[in-house]
Amino acid sequence: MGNLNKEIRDGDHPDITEERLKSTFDTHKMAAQIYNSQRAADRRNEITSAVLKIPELQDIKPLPFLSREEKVEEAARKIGILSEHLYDLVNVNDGAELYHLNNVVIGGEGNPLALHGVMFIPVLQAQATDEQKKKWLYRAMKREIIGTYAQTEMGHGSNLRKLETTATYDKATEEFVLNSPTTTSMKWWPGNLGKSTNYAVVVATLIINEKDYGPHSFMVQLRDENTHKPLPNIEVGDIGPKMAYNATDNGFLKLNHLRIPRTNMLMKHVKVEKDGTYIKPPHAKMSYSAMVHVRAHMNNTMAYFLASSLTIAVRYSSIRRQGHINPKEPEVKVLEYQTQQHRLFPHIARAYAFSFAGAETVRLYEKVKKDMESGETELMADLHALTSGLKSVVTYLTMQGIEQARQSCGGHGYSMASYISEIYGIAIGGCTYEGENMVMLLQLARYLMKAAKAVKEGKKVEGLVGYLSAPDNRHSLIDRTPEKSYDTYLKTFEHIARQQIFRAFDKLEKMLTSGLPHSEAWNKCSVELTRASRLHTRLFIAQAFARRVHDVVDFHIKEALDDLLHLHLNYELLDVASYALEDGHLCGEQMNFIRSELYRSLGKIRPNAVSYVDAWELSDMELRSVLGRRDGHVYENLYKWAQNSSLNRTDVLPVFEKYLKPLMMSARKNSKL
Ligand SMILES: CCCCCCCCCCCCCCCCCC(=O)SCCNC(=O)CCNC(=O)[C@H](O)C(C)(C)COP(=O)(O)OP(=O)(O)OC[C@H]1O[C@@H](n2cnc3c(N)ncnc32)[C@H](O)[C@@H]1OP(=O)(O)O
Ligand SMILES: Cc1cc2nc3c(=O)[nH]c(=O)nc-3n(C[C@H](O)[C@H](O)[C@H](O)COP(=O)(O)OP(=O)(O)OC[C@H]3O[C@@H](n4cnc5c(N)ncnc54)[C@H](O)[C@@H]3O)c2cc1C
Repeated sequence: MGNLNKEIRDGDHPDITEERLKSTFDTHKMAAQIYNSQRAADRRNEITSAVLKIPELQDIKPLPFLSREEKVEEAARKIGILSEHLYDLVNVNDGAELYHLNNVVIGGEGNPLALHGVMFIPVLQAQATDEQKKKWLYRAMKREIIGTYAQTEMGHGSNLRKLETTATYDKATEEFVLNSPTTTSMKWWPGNLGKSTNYAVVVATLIINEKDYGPHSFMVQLRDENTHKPLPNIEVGDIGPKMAYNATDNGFLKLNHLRIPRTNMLMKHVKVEKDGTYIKPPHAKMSYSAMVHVRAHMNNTMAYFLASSLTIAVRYSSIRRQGHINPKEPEVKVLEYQTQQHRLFPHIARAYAFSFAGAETVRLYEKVKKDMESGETELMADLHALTSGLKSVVTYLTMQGIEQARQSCGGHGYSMASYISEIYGIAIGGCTYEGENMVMLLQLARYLMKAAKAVKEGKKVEGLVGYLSAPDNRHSLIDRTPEKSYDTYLKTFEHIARQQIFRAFDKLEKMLTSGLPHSEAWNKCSVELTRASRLHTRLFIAQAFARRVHDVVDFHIKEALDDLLHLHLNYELLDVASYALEDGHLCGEQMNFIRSELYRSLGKIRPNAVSYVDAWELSDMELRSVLGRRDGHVYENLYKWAQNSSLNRTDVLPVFEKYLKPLMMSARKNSKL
């Protein structure tokens, strides 16, 4: 039998090889769990190997040394080369393969086609009529045109009902007149809008006969297809540098009474007829489909960002030696410290949990998408509730995990050589885009409050909120039953979420009966409401993790995932335990038990730590991190990496003659006086 950890190679740093030799499971089989099939895991590695053979697809130099202009150019250069090789490298109908190819070749900082693939094509697929698809979708898929999704404005992003861009129907000419009447009505933020795209789906408030019909989607050509010059009545540009994600030209757009044909409104579900008659869609929020598409996939992208940071931190922690546990022995790997394990391992468990919850979400999303094709909308509310909660909780916890990974690398974590700060910057955009986290938690809260009301009225609720009408134990059975089962933990999470949902509900009801208008009462309860949404979502994540472990057949993989799940349940429960202590559901003795199980789990995970992150099979090319190198040879490569600094091109910088020398000379002169 070969090595279970598939990353072992001759010449690697002995400290990292020592870790890999301890693996109790086959890392490539574990990759099949993470990427949902052995075939998908194989394909990732095949794509990476093929990319490595194409010299023009390699980074010209480490990305942190590029200026913003160079980053934009480098991403565009690679997109051009990729287009030549695309059909040889991936199945272009497989989103996961395309996403992987992007991560390996270009990375997370963006590229000119980012929004084209992530939102422009999906919105056309979901909302364009067959005729419109012929006109734009097929051209978009062949990349004859490049588009984006332009919804957010300088003044409004969260509250779509108040978008100021108007699309006023002119019956006489059968056109819509698109207009940005104020500075704040300018589209502001859409990815690739600034310089790359020549088309956009613009979301504007539809006005017919002076009546406001709310946000609708319109296809707008922004630039000439040959010269790429902005078309008349269109002002478009880049919004400037951002915290990260700077290879992407997030842009602004001002429309000055721009006329577009009536048939440019995306009309698969909703229609404006020639005479201005408005025909409603089967569900009022069908036009929000592009946002739901991204939200449904965000768990997996966040899991990926988190796993990337942890791969870097855990590998580095296995070669970094500092300090002693036993003074008579050599310095230890920092991974031996319990604090380091506590800092990193629970986040490894979360990355797996997000990936498993993500797979379930994408399955539900695919079902709803298919249903919507035939006008069936029953599950849209469930999907919206689920994705709203997950998008908020997962992005927030990912942010925490990446920052812990950075800190766990000490000083070198702060260097761009770790690349963790870039991953952090890219990932935390997710707390804001596709719905600011608080706003989306409050969307889930609406759904939870409806369910709570139904239960209070004696109705039975099912599905995602089924636990609200299920029997509850007054006291948690953790450490109170002979057999150790996850059910006791999951029941405790259920209890906590249920209590908080009803606490928020009761508070809201009390305010409403006291005569407060609904929106005011809602605002006064909103912190409690967001707490309810978080607890409900964290329950779902834990359940999804447990469901996956339950379904795994391979003994060694099941055992390794079981260890991670055990850690996850104890760590997460400690994090929210105050809710269960408050009403005596958990007692101090049980808290001691949970804590000791957590510490035991850390010890159990320790020998497999490097293998758990290796199982994500993230190549050096896609990690772009000196600290996270697969071979563990960090120090000599840190030194090599620093040679790229433009400050090192000469021994003496011009600033010396210009500023530092005069400063020192004058100081010396003064001290002689
Ligand atoms: C493999 C493929 C790879 C893919 C990878 C993808 C990931 C890649 C990531 C890396 C790339 C990064 C790209 C970044 C892209 C960012 C793009 C954007 O931000 S774009 C810009 C993103 N911008 C935002 O996200 C803006 C956020 N804001 C909004 O979405 C809306 O304003 C709102 C939802 C907050 C309110 O809407 P409003 O109309 O005022 O509605 P009310 O509140 O009055 O509620 C009324 C009822 O409607 C219900 N309902 C609502 N929505 C839905 C739905 N979707 N459905 C069903 N129902 C829905 C609601 O529950 C309620 O029901 P009830 O209680 O009455 O029964
Ligand atoms: C990296 C990145 C990429 C983006 N890409 C795109 C894109 O491609 N296309 C596009 O159209 N847009 C894009 N956006 C814009 C993004 O979708 C919005 O910024 C986002 O939806 C948040 O809206 P906002 O900026 O209006 O925030 P605001 O709503 O102004 O948020 C400010 C604060 O107000 C709070 N708040 C607002 N409303 C409420 C409420 N009802 N209840 C309680 N609190 C509230 C929020 O919680 C937050 O704390 C992108 C943004 C980023 C950062």
